[in-house]
Amino acid sequence: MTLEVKGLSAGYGKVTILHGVDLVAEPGEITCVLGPNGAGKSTLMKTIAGHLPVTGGEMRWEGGSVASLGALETLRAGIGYVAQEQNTFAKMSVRDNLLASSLAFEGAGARVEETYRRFPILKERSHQLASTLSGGERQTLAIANALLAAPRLLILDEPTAGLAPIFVDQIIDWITELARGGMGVIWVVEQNPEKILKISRTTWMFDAGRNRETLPSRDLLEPGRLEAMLLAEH
Ligand SMILES: Nc1ncnc2c1ncn2[C@@H]1O[C@H](COP(=O)(O)OP(=O)(O)OP(=O)(O)O)[C@@H](O)[C@H]1O
Repeated sequence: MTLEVKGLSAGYGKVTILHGVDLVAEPGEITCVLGPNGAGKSTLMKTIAGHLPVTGGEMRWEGGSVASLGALETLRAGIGYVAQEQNTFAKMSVRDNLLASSLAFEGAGARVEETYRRFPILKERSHQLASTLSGGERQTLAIANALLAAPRLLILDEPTAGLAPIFVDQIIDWITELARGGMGVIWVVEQNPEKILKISRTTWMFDAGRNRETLPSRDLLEPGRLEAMLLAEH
């Protein structure tokens, strides 16, 4: 259940954004991705999730190549993805979102009820359109949608950006529990870095389309270290 990326290149059309990215994500661990705006963090997440084609290098998951898989095949292979934006079916109700996310996966229908048990707020909002949810409710729904496919690796692109602390803490608790159960997590972090670094083992410092440094997350919790790292990138 390890993801291994070697010399990965990808981008948009003829524009290359990722230039030879190397990284490893381990099962049961939360890995943070930090870096300045435009560093290519979202592009990397989209590429791992099969939403953008790999143009060079290799990407192996659970021992096999996933470099040429599209988005649905990647999801079926056990890699879930919560995009930064437009991550729910906006014109559908909460319940229909959860049902639609279950459709392609055998036995996933029963998990809708489990999702409601875990997040009563989604049950309360069951008939409300996703587009009318608050930011925290929408992110909760987006993560729930991704988890209905029972991923063994979950990619989160800034899931707590702009959320009230109560939702941030709920999402952190939820993801921590899932990681303890063996799920790997790759978490792009912009806001609340300290909270997320605390529950993560490894951090990738991303810059200019490359994984500039891989370091233990606890090192970044030393006073001033995170600020120095981020400043050094500009
Ligand atoms: N759809 C697109 N078409 C062309 N270029 C794009 C597209 N999306 C992003 N880019 C470019 O790719 C580069 C990396 O963007 P990306 O969103 O991956 O960075 P990021 O590290 O996630 O930034 P942020 O922290 O602001 O979300 C930027 O120069 C951006 O302008």
